[in-house]
Amino acid sequence: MPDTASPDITRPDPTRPDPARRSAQPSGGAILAVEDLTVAFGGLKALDGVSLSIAAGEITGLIGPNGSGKSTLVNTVSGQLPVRGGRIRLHGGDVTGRRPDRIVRAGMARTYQIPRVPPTLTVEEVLSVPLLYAGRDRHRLPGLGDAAAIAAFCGLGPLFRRHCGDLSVTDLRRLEIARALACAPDLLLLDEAMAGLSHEDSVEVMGLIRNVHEQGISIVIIEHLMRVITTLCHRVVVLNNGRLLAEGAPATVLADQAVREAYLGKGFAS
Ligand SMILES: Nc1ncnc2c1ncn2[C@@H]1O[C@H](COP(=O)(O)OP(=O)(O)OP(=O)(O)O)[C@@H](O)[C@H]1O
Repeated sequence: MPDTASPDITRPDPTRPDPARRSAQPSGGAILAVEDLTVAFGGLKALDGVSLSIAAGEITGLIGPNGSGKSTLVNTVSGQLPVRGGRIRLHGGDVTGRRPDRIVRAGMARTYQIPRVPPTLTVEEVLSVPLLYAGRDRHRLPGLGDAAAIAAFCGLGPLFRRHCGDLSVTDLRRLEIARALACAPDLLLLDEAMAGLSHEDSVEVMGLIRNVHEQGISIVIIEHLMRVITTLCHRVVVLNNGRLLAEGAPATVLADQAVREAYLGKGFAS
């Protein structure tokens, strides 16, 4: 989804520790890997031979300028867009071209930048659907085996029986995460979970994302706000024009000249 807001790449939050230096959960191998992935809309290659891997146990930031291919990557690995070339592996198994529900069953869930929930359904009803149909062991995540527990974990306990049409933007963001948690994922893809939130609300949602990570869930987060990336992420992957531009620790990647030029343009990045 195009977003015309300028990223604050020039202003990483210096008061926050670099999470790459915090003791992260022990990471295993790659939980998700794409190899030479190409996705096209007619003649436009939105992803052009991208190869990258997402480490198990980490929070990975997926960044890049508007139109660089971030949403296309998330939409493709979650089974919503066809692949023109390349491979997608989840837990080492080939999931290229699999249906979205099969990919959820294989352990990957996602949220959407614009939450779409029927306004007349309650929070409880919305969470009941993936609990019934996601096809994963709902008790895989200890203490998050039913709708009430998931709602409480996401700060939606008092709103459990309220209609979604009555929820605030921040609570709808929480509900997106809760709905994905109800799929009991090993890997959660968050598409701009903080978009449109105030600073205070985004800090709260960042706290929720940390709590989700502490449940042992690996996370990929698309985000334009660099303070979110530097605060939360162990590693960052940068796309530009449908290609992999850089990857590594947030502080290193955000200081990279090519990354700064991709965001700010040549002549403004030095
Ligand atoms: N459904 C579509 N039909 C045609 N072109 C598309 C479609 N979706 C994306 N594109 C194009 O593919 C390219 C990558 O878009 P994508 O939305 O993946 O970028 P992005 O990095 O997520 O951008 P943003 O930060 O603005 O959300 C862009 O040139 C975009 O215009």
